[in-house]
Amino acid sequence: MTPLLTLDEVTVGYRKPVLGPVSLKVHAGEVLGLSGSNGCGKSTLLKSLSGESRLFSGSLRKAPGLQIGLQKQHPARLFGFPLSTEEYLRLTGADNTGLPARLQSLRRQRVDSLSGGQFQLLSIWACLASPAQLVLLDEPTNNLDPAGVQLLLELLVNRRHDQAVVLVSHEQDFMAGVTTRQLDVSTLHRPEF
Ligand SMILES: Nc1ncnc2c1ncn2[C@@H]1O[C@H](COP(=O)(O)OP(=O)(O)OP(=O)(O)O)[C@@H](O)[C@H]1O
Repeated sequence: MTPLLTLDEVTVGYRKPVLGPVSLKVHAGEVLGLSGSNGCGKSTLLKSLSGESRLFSGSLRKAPGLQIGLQKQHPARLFGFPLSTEEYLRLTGADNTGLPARLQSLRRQRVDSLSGGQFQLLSIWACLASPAQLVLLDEPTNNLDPAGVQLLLELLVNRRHDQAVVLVSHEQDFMAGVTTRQLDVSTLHRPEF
């Protein structure tokens, strides 16, 4: 099977390299969990997949036409903008068949009036139900109550098999429950200056 993503000896960072060289392949159907200590570069590696951090060397190849859904660690919301949850989902291209009851009940509510946890679930659902073949989730359990974490776990376990997920999390039980593979980013090489 052709990988959705192939990282070959990449070094990534911002003004300076933070991490690398890293080689990695991501295939449809898998959930790759990035773990490791604070500041080891999990989010930076995740951001390199969406082009938000800088590639210093190596190559990052994407399958032709690859669409990426991204849920950030601190997602931005437009406050004061009269956008309903239903409209937000429509804009993201999400297929709302099977929309969880917790989100169904929020369909008419404005996005800027949702709680942090409600918005977190909404943005993750929008990624998973979108046409994206690759979904990147940075700390997806943030703000979620136990029922929300359980729902997220079920969504990931019952994911589409044409889709791959790469996620960052510190929650070991959650990681064990949803990932098909884990990478401890703390063990990867960090460039020295
Ligand atoms: N926008 C940025 N510009 C410059 N340096 C950054 C930027 N974001 C992160 N860094 C640095 O890159 C390094 C890795 O940060 P990163 O956020 O990838 O770590 P992490 O493993 O995701 O950490 P955490 O578990 O605390 O979220 C850190 O030294 C951090 O200070």
